[in-house]
Amino acid sequence: MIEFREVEKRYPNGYEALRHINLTIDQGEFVAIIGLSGAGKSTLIRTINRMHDITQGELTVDGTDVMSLHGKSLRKFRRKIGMIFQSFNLITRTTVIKNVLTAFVPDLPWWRATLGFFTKDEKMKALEALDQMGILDKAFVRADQLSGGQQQRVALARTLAQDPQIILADEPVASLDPVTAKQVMDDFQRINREMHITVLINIHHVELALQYATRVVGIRAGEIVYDGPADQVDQAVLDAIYQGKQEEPA
Ligand SMILES: Nc1ncnc2c1ncn2[C@@H]1O[C@H](COP(=O)(O)OP(=O)(O)OP(=O)(O)O)[C@@H](O)[C@H]1O
Repeated sequence: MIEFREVEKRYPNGYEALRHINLTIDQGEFVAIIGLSGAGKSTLIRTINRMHDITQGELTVDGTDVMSLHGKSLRKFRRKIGMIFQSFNLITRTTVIKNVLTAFVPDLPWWRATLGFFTKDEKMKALEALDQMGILDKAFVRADQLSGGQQQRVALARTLAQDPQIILADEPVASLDPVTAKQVMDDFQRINREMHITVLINIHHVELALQYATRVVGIRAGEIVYDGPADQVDQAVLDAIYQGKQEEPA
């Protein structure tokens, strides 16, 4: 369970990106975070794995106070949380399987990480993750030879290889065409339903958010202005979130 209590995030330049955030997300939920550009969506999800530090309030994941973690305990905590980015963040000049194997690097002794030496178990797990994402046949292809949708699947496979409880996704389909975007959203839905992994997605595309998420959190100027079921989001709710300035989907 992820719990925000009166969380505030003020950047070092004094800008208050999040205010009075109170939010509880149970294990296995599929939550879309929507709002105008600059509303604070990325900041919100990045506080969960401590890519950003909160500056007030309390944030816990399964009872652990995220701000109390440092060094080894923070690295261990981050193993439970996968992160997916708009730009896939793959090592493009190497093979798909090597990309997935990087999921194990944080746990390796330095010499194995340096030599790129992986055990049979690790290789099997990486191949299994690729199989789960339906791209096992691409294991030995260079990542930059894949389409955008396939690259996002490799990123998902890399995340699955680390056995996450939570996946945070920051605009995961913004670089994809509409058909591929839906396929990748299907992947998120399958992962969420079959593996009971909590999925939190920042997404500009409202239609996709409402179609795939079970819960929607609407952010406006750093504050939550809607938190409820996706099927109860109507035009009035969208006007409140977007201040009547709804953006065209990317
Ligand atoms: N490092 C930083 N220092 C100061 N202000 C920042 C920093 N990072 C983000 N901000 C500001 O915080 C606000 C929220 O940014 P954030 O990236 O969380 O918004 P967002 O809703 O994810 O936007 P987008 O949809 O465009 O990605 C913005 O006004 C942004 O300019």
